[in-house]
Amino acid sequence: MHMSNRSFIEIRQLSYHYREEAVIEKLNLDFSAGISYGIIGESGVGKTTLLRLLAGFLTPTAGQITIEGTTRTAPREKTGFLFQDLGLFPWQTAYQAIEMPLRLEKKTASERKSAVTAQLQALKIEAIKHQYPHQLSGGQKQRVALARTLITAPDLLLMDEPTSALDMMTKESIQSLMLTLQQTYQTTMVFVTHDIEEAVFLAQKILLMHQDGSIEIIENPLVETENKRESLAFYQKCIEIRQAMQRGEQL
Ligand SMILES: Nc1ncnc2c1ncn2[C@@H]1O[C@H](COP(=O)(O)OP(=O)(O)OP(=O)(O)O)[C@@H](O)[C@H]1O
Repeated sequence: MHMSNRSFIEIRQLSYHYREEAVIEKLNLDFSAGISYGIIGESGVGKTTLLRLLAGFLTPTAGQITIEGTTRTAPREKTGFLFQDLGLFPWQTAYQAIEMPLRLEKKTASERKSAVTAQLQALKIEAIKHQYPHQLSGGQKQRVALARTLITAPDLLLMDEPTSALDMMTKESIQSLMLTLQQTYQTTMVFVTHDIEEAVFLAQKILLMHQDGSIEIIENPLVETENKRESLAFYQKCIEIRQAMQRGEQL
């Protein structure tokens, strides 16, 4: 077997049915290591279902998902999750939440301390380390949850609408942070979003999911652009103008 020829994630003949409703039918898809993928598509097409299958939270009705050569039957240790319900416990401070995965891994006190300190710095949340979730803003909670996910250095990061609950400014800062993290650590990232701009900003490949569960892969031409936001604003304007013209409006 030539491991080097394999994709990081291979989806083969994957089907998923909720009772009689077929959401995904015989899907074949490959994900390469170190690339970020943004899944977009209309409501109800099965984006979250696909993400939950990748996470190992759902078992395929048929077919398989292979990650690093191992066919998955359960969640995988090196996969990090950031799902909408951030899963922060009300009784844990930011510091305790970020430290928790290291306790589970039986790291020593000094290993935990240096790793948590570095993570607090990387996500710029040192100032709030002793606060509880109810004392934090949405963006701060998102950072804490992200820090807790990243502390185990996942090689695959799955996120379901990571910024949908955030206001514009916080959204942009979290998106920039994610882009930096992805570029620094080359983490394979798969996220679902309703926000096309977010997909274009964060994803190198955009996976457009259709009603029949099939997926179209769109390469992001903006990936190497330096001033991404500026060029996005330009593209956004073009789209708005085209839509206005289609509606027959005066410009
Ligand atoms: N637990 C469930 N039991 C039964 N049907 C479900 C369940 N979860 C989702 N579905 C159905 O499966 C289909 C796909 O749902 P899914 O949440 O994956 O779509 P989505 O593309 O993520 O939607 P949205 O963009 O609205 O979040 C929908 O028709 C939904 O009603």
